[in-house]
Amino acid sequence: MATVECRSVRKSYGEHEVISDFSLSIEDHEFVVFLGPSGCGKSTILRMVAGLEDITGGDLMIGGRRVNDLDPGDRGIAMVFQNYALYPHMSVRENITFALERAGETKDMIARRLAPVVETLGLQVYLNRKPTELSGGQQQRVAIARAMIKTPEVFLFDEPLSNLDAKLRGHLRVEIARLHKELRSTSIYVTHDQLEAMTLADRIVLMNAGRIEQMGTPEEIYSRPATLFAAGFIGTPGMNFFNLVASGGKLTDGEISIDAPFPLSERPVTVGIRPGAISLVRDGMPGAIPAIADRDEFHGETRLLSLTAGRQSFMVAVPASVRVAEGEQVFVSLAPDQLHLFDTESGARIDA
Ligand SMILES: Nc1ncnc2c1ncn2[C@@H]1O[C@H](COP(=O)(O)OP(=O)(O)OP(=O)(O)O)[C@@H](O)[C@H]1O
Repeated sequence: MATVECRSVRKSYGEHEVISDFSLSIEDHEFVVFLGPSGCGKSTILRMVAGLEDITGGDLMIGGRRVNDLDPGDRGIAMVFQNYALYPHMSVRENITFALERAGETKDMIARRLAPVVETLGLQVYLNRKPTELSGGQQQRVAIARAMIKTPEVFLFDEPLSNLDAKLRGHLRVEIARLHKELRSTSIYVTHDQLEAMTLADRIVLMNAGRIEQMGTPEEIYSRPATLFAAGFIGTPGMNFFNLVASGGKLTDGEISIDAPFPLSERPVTVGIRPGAISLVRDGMPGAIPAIADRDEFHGETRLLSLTAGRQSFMVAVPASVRVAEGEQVFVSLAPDQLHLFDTESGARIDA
């Protein structure tokens, strides 16, 4: 059983507290992704779980056992780093088997463990090469093989794909997902790449400034962001935000006005809507908002138009075949069931 539990975990560097009161329970077999901007504390938490950083306060439990003071080697974890951290003078085979050899395992047993790992990661033909004779993606596969061969209870990944080009990143992402399906080890994966988070995670832990901003499945966070921060962080292209005021059943800034989706007391409201939930419509449609086209970006199947309506600027995703000239006036309609409302001051989601 390899659950991981952080109970009010804190971390300070001198006077500077970077993690305050962090609590999280990760279930056996679960794949949890820590997602958040640079400096929000993702790596610090992972490194505390790994035993590479001291814990300033709170309890860290792995498999129900308190591990705050255990050495990394005694925690039943294996970690894959961003920079591979392979031994340059050793062959691929030696890099993968080094930990087992050091633990005094027999040659037979090592060979038996090596074969399936090498096969799963497609490394057969590289076993006698040195890491410098491999591409970045191949080196990262060796690093994953080295972690896998330990058959850990918990896998920790610290931005393992961020040094690779986009194509390789996509490829290895699929491999990591497949590996997890096969091995079902409890996994914690740190990234600032939301696409990795959305595609790999059973559950995303979205972090901001050392705190958990929102936790949930990728679908939950995407379709019901709990805060303005979560709404702005998840989704490419990003969500549009309109700064409006709720008044008399409307949301308005004096120039544009939309129907409030439910009764609201008078107050500043930030309305979020994704670029795909706004459509171009004909003049005269009820609720149509006039806007001026500023720019358009070709994205292959879609085109992303930048528009301005009064004081509000926003993006609309349209099929690539739709052409709008710069400076042209258009009319847009906002899908009423796809509006996300937030309290402008606190950033908290407002529901009916
Ligand atoms: N050894 C250290 N001494 C002092 N401050 C540190 C140390 N390591 C990290 N920090 C600070 O702790 C905070 C969290 O850092 P951390 O590396 O966990 O962020 P991160 O979310 O993983 O960011 P990134 O995606 O850039 O790696 C940052 O403000 C960082 O400056």
